[in-house]
Amino acid sequence: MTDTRAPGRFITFEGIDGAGKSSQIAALVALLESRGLSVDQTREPGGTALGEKLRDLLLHEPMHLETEAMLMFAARREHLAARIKPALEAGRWVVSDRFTDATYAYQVGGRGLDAAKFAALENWVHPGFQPELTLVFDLAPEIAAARVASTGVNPDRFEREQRDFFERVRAAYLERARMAPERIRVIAADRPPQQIRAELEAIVTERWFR
Ligand SMILES: Nc1ncnc2c1ncn2[C@@H]1O[C@H](COP(=O)(O)OP(=O)(O)O)[C@@H](O)[C@H]1O
Ligand SMILES: Cc1cn([C@H]2C[C@H](O)[C@@H](COP(=O)(O)OP(=O)(O)O)O2)c(=O)[nH]c1=O
Repeated sequence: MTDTRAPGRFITFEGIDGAGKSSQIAALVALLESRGLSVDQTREPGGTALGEKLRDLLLHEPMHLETEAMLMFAARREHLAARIKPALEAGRWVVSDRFTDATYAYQVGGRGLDAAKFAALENWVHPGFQPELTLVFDLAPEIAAARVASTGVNPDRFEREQRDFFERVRAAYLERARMAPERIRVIAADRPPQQIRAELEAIVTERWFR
């Protein structure tokens, strides 16, 4: 029998720590669900039982840069196999707080991982597969750091990095966006949440619901 279900869509959120992704993800998921869609909200590193264990190591345990990159992709391999692909194949939408663009931004841009090694891992773990839409929250590191500090939560290994690290991460996200302008939309994250939310709604409506 022919499968008449509409295909699932894969949407990812990116940006430096404190850019304001989390609250906007909740709003976008609510918007999609209000349209009757079934949505799976997830995150990286994480998203599976194994991935969450790897997340704990990645966020708190000092390690070699290449170990860090490979563990990010190991968690991602599991996430794709156990959660993302099955959901998309079942017609569900998947919204993830971070995916491979984060490895490009943080490990290649922020820490100086060899770009060819990154590309080899990307091509191994998900050849020919990318999110359909990626929203990069772009914000000056000093504003993002003030937001993170105001939450009062103990900073993890990444959040303790200095401003120049986040400048490099930000620049790498923007460079990645220039390489894939159809997929990656850069969102000015220095605006009030309501304005950002309205822009995301407009982007999604224009793309899928017109
Ligand atoms: N547009 C915004 N303007 C001002 N503060 C914001 C905005 N978006 C989020 N925040 C605040 O900044 C902090 C970090 O936001 P969060 O959504 O957790 O960022 P991220 O998930 O990107 O790390 C939170 O305290 C949140 O309330
Ligand atoms: C997915 C991914 C995340 N990260 C980092 C970015 C974040 O600092 C951290 C965890 O991401 P995130 O869940 O956004 O952190 P928080 O909820 O504390 O804002 O992992 C990488 O360095 N590379 C990656 O590939």
